[in-house]
Amino acid sequence: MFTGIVEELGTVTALERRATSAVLTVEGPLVTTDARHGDSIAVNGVCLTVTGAGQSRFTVDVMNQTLELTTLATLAPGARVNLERAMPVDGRFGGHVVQGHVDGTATVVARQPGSTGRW
Ligand SMILES: Cc1nc2c(=O)[nH]c(=O)nc-2n(C[C@H](O)[C@H](O)[C@H](O)CO)c1C
Repeated sequence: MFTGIVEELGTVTALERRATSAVLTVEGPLVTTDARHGDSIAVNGVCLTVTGAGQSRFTVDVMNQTLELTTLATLAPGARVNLERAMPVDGRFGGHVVQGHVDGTATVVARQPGSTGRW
């Protein structure tokens, strides 16, 4: 479970395609400080399971269904991604309840600068 509050901007270091999945490696110094195999990290809002972590990087296996329902397949080395660790049970609910189970993708049709910068 996540809150939707991004903790840091990570950098994709590799996306290796396999027959029915892909192995994604991301550099994220903050989210890897306590990351272990089996932990959940949201990458661009997509809940993924850490398969390995160390030296400020973590790796996840991205299944075909996830590749089809999200924009993760478009990532390339150097791409910046939003990262968030799963919410700790004793953590403050600063955002919303976010599962990280993405339903699908949409296309941005317009983007205008806001006048106040508030939300
Ligand atoms: C916990 C978790 N881990 C993974 C994972 O390691 N690899 C993967 O491909 N998918 C995982 N998922 C499911 C995805 O979050 C889900 O497929 C996408 O959000 C699209 O609905 C989940 C929920």
